[in-house]
Amino acid sequence: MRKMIVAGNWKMNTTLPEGQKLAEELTSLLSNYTGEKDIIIAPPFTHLHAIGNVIAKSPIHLSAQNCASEESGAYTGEVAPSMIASTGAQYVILGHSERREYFEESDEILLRKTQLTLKNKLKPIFCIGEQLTQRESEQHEATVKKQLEETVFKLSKSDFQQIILAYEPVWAIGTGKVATPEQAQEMHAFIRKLIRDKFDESTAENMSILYGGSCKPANAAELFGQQDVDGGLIGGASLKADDFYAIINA
Ligand SMILES: O=C(CO)COP(=O)(O)O
Repeated sequence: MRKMIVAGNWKMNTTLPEGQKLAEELTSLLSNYTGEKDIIIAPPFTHLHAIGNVIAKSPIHLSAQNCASEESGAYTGEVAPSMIASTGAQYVILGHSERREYFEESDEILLRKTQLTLKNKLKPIFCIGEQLTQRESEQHEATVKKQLEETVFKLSKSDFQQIILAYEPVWAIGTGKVATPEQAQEMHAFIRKLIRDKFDESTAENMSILYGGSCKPANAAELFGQQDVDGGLIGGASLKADDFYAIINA
């Protein structure tokens, strides 16, 4: 059975004290959590170690938002997967549309980061999704297919089975314009079919595919209720403990 997962991508928000406070609030809300969903938060790099301590006895797991494409050495300002792993984090978000767009991360770089992440026993949360113009010109399926083929479909089956996928239509990120549950379901089912065709039935059935883009307490239950939607990657609403908690319980 595949896992339901709710992951909070804090992006470039919160100072360290603010982040610690948010993690404390969340830990306290989740003190009696008995739900089935895996819960992940992805604070900025600078907060990972300290927040790891805050959530140590909670059901919350820790993720980074990015990593370097090299193991170590003269790469000023970069953070290696081994460093992330040493903070106690277990996941790394890769391929987010903001990284692809603003930092020009190519599929080639993303595949490299994915492989290094896996080598360091971290799980990639790998993002894919089309832009508005691509959806309007009916290229959304072709776009997502190509993103998969150029990156994680090049992994071995056993490596691919370690990842989590997140479908994030770029037009829904931070815009308040959420995909309808039908649009999300259609794309998630399409992605699962591609996995089935590339690998096999059980790999497809066991893959958690998260939805991301303007997911809020008000729309989470309906999105998560779709057959092929296995939880969410939450941006803005993960910065408020109450909202994130409500999404976890959706
Ligand atoms: O990009 C996202 C998560 O990675 C989604 O962001 P919002 O939830 O703010 O739209």
